[in-house]
Amino acid sequence: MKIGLIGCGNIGQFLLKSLNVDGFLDGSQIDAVFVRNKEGYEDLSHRYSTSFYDDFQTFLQSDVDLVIEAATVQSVQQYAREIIKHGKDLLIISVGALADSSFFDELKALSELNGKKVYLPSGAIGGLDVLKATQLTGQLDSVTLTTRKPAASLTDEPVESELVLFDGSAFEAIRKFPKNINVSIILSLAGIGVERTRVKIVADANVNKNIHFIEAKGSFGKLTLNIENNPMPNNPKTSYLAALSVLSSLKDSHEMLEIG
Ligand SMILES: NC(=O)C1=CN([C@@H]2O[C@H](COP(=O)(O)OP(=O)(O)OC[C@H]3O[C@@H](n4cnc5c(N)ncnc54)[C@H](O)[C@@H]3O)[C@@H](O)[C@H]2O)C=CC1
Ligand SMILES: O=C([O-])CC(=O)C(=O)O
Repeated sequence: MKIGLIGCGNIGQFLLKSLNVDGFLDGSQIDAVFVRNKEGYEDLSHRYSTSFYDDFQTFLQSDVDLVIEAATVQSVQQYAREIIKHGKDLLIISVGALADSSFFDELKALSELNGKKVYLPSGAIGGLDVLKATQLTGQLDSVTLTTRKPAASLTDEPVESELVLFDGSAFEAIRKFPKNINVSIILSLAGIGVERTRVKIVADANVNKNIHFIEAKGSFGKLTLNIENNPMPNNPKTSYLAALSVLSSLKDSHEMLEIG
């Protein structure tokens, strides 16, 4: 499979190394990378044997089957439609863009119309399988997420011990923290939606992990899940698991036997 990539930051470079150097998926590699300004990317282009583009239309013309977005919520809003219309599958990690239900519906309709898949990896959390299964019959009553990150990842203000920066719906959470709480949106999409999913964001001076605590209740019983993610060295806001979840989605897209 030929893959295109939008964004060459922390997750993007992890994917380049995993696919183009380590050979994570046999026969698949990133052949085209879209960045806003390709000056200065010569070394990476050489190291990963890949082409960099800073003109989106030219990037779209490249012969890739699937595009991975690893940039920003805004870039999904800007480019997702065109990618699908150009006959390419799309994997989105900045899933916060889909908090807008009309945009979500539009992408879903476009993907169906064009026969192209949209992959939304689980990112830096787990437990989505439980929510997906139980919400089918409408018997999921509540979902809450408490995210705790090192204070400096969330705020420039000095924090002595901990500070609750946000308490409200997932819809509002991603609007206020678009780089930090994409997890709340994948959780909402698997469960009871962006308005009913409650989110608390805590800046904690005493942690060095990105911690997500999920609680869900319904006719199935009760789920509690606490995940303490190691951050990635190049962007401590982002958990290592988020990057791994992209690889896992890619692998699943190739499998005939599905687990979970
Ligand atoms: N779903 C999830 O669980 C998670 C999602 N994320 C999201 O994944 C995305 C990538 O994360 P990182 O790699 O850690 O971020 P990063 O900030 O290290 O890299 C993003 C790169 O995208 C580039 N970029 C920004 N706008 C662009 C555009 N319009 N076109 C092309 N490139 C553009 C930036 O220059 C930067 O190099 C972020 O939106 C982040 O919030 C991160 C962690 C978990
Ligand atoms: O990586 C994480 O732990 C969560 C994150 O940044 C996000 O959901 O945007």
